[in-house]
Amino acid sequence: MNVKWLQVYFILGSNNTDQAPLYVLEEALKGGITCFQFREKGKGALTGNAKKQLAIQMKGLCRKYQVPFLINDDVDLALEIAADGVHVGQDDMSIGEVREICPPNWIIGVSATNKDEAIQAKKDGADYIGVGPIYSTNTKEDAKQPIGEKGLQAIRKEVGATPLVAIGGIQLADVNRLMQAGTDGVSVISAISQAVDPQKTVRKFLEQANLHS
Ligand SMILES: Cc1ncc(COP(=O)(O)OP(=O)(O)O)c(N)n1
Ligand SMILES: Cc1nc(C(=O)O)sc1CCOP(=O)(O)O
Ligand SMILES: [Mg+2]
Repeated sequence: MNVKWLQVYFILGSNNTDQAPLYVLEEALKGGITCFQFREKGKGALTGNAKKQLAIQMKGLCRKYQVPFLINDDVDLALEIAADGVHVGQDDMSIGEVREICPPNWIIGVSATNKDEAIQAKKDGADYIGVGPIYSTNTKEDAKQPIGEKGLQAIRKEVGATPLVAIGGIQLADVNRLMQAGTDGVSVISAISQAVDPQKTVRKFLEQANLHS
């Protein structure tokens, strides 16, 4: 995969915003997000056909702006609607199982909170590793203890050049420090989905991440 896709990696579900999710996504795409993940999870999340229809529309928007479209957890849905890949966590389908059933060019991201998980994800052939939570977050109900920039640095040391994206409680002011700590980009929900102007906010995130490219 192109490591630049991780620079500003936006994640959104319908319950992460008070605005229309498709509006928020298109604003974020106009602002220049480099990757997108549909994560429909938690209180009030859509299910069944409503979830599928939203995913199809989001994929259409991502195609329009030529941005990779990934789905969180739901490998069946990702296969059904021909997404560009999936993100799976430690409690989800394993990367080996995903590889067995997915197209060869799929992007597969795996979560890691510590060095052991990151080393295993690298061994298993993850295209990128989502490292977090870096800071505390209100967005994920079952988030683990934050690992901070030190935790990120330690993981970077272990995995060499494997693409990494930092996640969890990330705000604009954190981007520079996180890039210095060794991440290839930042993965963000609320700082973009709840921004008054998501497009402008993404531009600022991109500006910060780009300082390191
Ligand atoms: C880029 C990225 N990194 C980490 C995660 C978290 O995945 P997971 O641990 O499976 O938790 P849920 O998102 O499924 O609640 C992610 N989604 N994306
Ligand atoms: C989806 C997710 N995964 C995390 C992890 O640590 O693996 S933290 C998180 C939530 C990120 O949302 P926000 O940018 O609003 O904090
Ligand atoms: Mg998961």
